[in-house]
Amino acid sequence: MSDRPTLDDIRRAPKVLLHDHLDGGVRPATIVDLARETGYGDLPTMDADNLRTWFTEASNSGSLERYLETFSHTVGVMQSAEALSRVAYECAEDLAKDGVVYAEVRYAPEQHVSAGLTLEQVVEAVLDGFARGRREHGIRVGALVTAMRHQARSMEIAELAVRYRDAGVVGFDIAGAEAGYPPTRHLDAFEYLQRENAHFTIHAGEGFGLPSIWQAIQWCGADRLGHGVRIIDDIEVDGGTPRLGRLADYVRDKRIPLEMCPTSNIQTGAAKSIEEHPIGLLRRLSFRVTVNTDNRLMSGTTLSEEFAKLVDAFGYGWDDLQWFTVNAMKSAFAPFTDRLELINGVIKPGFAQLKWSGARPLA
Ligand SMILES: O=c1[nH]cnc2c1ncn2[C@@H]1O[C@H](CO)[C@@H](O)[C@H]1O
Ligand SMILES: [Zn+2]
Repeated sequence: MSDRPTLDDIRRAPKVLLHDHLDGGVRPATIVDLARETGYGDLPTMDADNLRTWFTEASNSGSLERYLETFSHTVGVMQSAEALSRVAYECAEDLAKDGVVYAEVRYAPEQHVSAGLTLEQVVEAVLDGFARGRREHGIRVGALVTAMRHQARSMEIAELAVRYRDAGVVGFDIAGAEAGYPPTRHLDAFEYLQRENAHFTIHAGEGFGLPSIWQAIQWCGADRLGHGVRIIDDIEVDGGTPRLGRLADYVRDKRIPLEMCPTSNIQTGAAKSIEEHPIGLLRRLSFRVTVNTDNRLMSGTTLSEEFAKLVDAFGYGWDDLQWFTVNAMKSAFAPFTDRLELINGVIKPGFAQLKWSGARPLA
């Protein structure tokens, strides 16, 4: 059996993606097209290839705040229903071509109303694009609506999540600069969602450390953590057996899913390199780790490429990749029966086939 998956093999594996930003994965050619159509004049270049390079280079600053600056260009061209539907459809298509079978894709509706759309029109346009993606490519994409943590619209966005929960919005999130904007700033929104039995994840432990993770879980009641890499600060690794502090213990005991995004973390300075990324230790300690892309455009990546980098850095084999994938499916906000159906009917058989098709005859 071949136990060193290649990038090509990984592309064929049925994968699950929980943390991917719609405005962080727009095709460069589409950004140029939309800029022309809408008269958006601020792009650094109108050449799609150069634009692709510009985004990845501009995102390598080592600071989350600087990393977030490039989003003004993608958000800038996503201000009409047509543009939003197109970007959502292309996102579903690109993920399907990468072998993703289930995805949760997030974006902040409040950032797409500057040309006059209502929040509802924004949500409906994106759902239309995802629905077309499912019809044409079979991929299931649920939307997560994000509130920007430095703004004050989280309650409205939480209400939007509840209003559209049966139409394809599977949950809620907060994103944006983390330092100075703790999760508790939006406590009313999280308490409302809990009363409504709704699901949410919180970007925490990326640009700021343990207090942010602690608030996200113990004050706000997050179902999952966006990134959560800094939970490593509560694990002592000097010498022999790693020692977990109370928060790290809690996260592991409660099986709180960590939506890890290795390449993005290196760009924002949350991790030094893939080899030193906390995912290696957290996987060994059996935290509920999942692997994600965050922003495919800014990070110049795909889910398969994130996995391939981890294979190179940590020597992971098919069993590890399947473990990450099943973790992700278990942690999804889709209904339990859908999750089971995908794990037993799609993921396990798909990985089994790949494991065995790599089998070589004994010499
Ligand atoms: O890694 C991240 N950390 C925090 N915020 C982010 C990250 N990636 C993207 N966004 C923010 O989320 C908004 C909605 O999708 C984006 O516009 C960006 O500002
Ligand atoms: Zn993110």
